Amino acid sequence: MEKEMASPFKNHVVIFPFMAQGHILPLLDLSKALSRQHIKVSIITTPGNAKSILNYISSYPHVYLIEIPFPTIDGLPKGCENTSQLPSMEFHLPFVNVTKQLRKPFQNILETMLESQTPPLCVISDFFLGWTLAVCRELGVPRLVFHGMGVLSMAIIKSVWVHQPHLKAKSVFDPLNLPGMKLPFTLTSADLPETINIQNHDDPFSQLIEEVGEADANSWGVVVNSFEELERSHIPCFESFYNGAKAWCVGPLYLHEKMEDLDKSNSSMLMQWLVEQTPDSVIYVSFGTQADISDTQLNEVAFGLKDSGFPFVWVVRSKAWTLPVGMEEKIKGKGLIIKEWVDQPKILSQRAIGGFLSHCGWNSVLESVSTGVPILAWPMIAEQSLNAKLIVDGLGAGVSVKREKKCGSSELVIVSREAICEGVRELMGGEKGRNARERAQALGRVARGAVQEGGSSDATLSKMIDQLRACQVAFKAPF
Ligand SMILES: O=c1ccn([C@@H]2O[C@H](COP(=O)(O)OP(=O)(O)O[C@H]3O[C@H](CO)[C@@H](O)[C@H](O)[C@H]3O)[C@@H](O)[C@H]2O)c(=O)[nH]1
Repeated sequence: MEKEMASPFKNHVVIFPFMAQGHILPLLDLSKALSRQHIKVSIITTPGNAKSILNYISSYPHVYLIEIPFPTIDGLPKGCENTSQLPSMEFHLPFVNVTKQLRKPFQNILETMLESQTPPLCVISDFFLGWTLAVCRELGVPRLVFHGMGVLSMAIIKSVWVHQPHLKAKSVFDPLNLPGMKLPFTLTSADLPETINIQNHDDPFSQLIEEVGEADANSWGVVVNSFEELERSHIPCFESFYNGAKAWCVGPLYLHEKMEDLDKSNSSMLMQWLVEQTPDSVIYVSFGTQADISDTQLNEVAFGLKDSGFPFVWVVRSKAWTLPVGMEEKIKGKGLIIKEWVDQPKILSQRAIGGFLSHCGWNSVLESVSTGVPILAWPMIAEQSLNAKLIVDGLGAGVSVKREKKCGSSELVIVSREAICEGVRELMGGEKGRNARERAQALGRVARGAVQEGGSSDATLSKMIDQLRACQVAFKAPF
């Protein structure tokens, strides 16, 4: 890397995201927030992820991209460098494990940076890239970890991992007691993510969790995409699982700067349609970038949305799936199905949007809350069930889709068209939906305030940088 002749930057931060959209996007928003404070940001990624990242950061003068080749994985075609391209979640573990081969190039990059005029203040690394801690320690650079999840879900996951209360429960519907935690809802084994709801820690995924958890606990700090007003009471418990690291709540990150419109043509057609709709009348539907959803399930969603009678915008990931025969005609003018990347926060901020049928990925939850849009919660994988409980039972800003309870199975239970239709009607037209909308709107005001100058997240971000600067100056970072 070239040495800078005269550095215009106050400082330099290195960001290394895990190659999954839900993990990359909030870190790009963090990069923008840092760049506005005249901090140089170097984002490390692989060529297959570079193009879409460049689209987001190109207008930011202080944000740079450094590419390192992605190693090949047996069974996957070359060029598969993002979890959204994996043929199934079965490949997730091999995908995470193969990133360990990026250690040497990462080390080379950091070594070169340390010789430059703007040596990095810190590395902000995704938690899946646990191996970055050893490199950072060796080179004396503080490592901050980023999970992409909220405080409460992370605290629950860590507590269940350590205390294993589900193994003592008499049934999967017994309330679980987590020491030192005041949960805003009743938690049972049936609510736990399948990756932690296990009998022992011997399987390969658990071993990975142990490994990255160790690096996590020994990091300098944790950057959290949340805001204090939302999760303040759970922060002490969450921090208790670290060896002195502080949780820095600096979100909702996307609100630090509005994301650019990636697909203007598609988007403007969509925006045009949305402008013509009655306020709060349209339900937005999206299930994130990870969950595999069968065609049978997609068909049920299509029927459920149509039967509800409410207009909808539905972003579908599966390119191969097509609407059931005859459906296109029936939803004409009432429902838009989009198979391309959209600017979700922009859609959610339209006055026409009155609800969000969501899988409750944390980014979607934050985006919905921040725009005052109540959620029809349909958690699918990962920690989404915990986010859904927080939104519906903890914050009262959503209602749940009725689902069969399941436990210990990686298979998604099919949710019927009737359940979807009923849920949409409740959220968009029912009493519970009205209350949830009021709660969401109140939360939205607080979320937006958090990132404004002097707000909790804005102040926390400045404080975090100040402390890192102090560490660098004193040359005695505690890691
Ligand atoms: O067409 C699209 C589709 C998605 N998005 C954005 O993509 C992100 C998706 O993130 P999220 O809602 O969190 O869903 P996933 O990508 O599925 O999230 C994964 O990562 C999250 C953060 O760690 C976890 O909370 C989830 O459980 C995990 O599935 C959001 O910012 C969306 O706005 C768009 O902007 N346009």
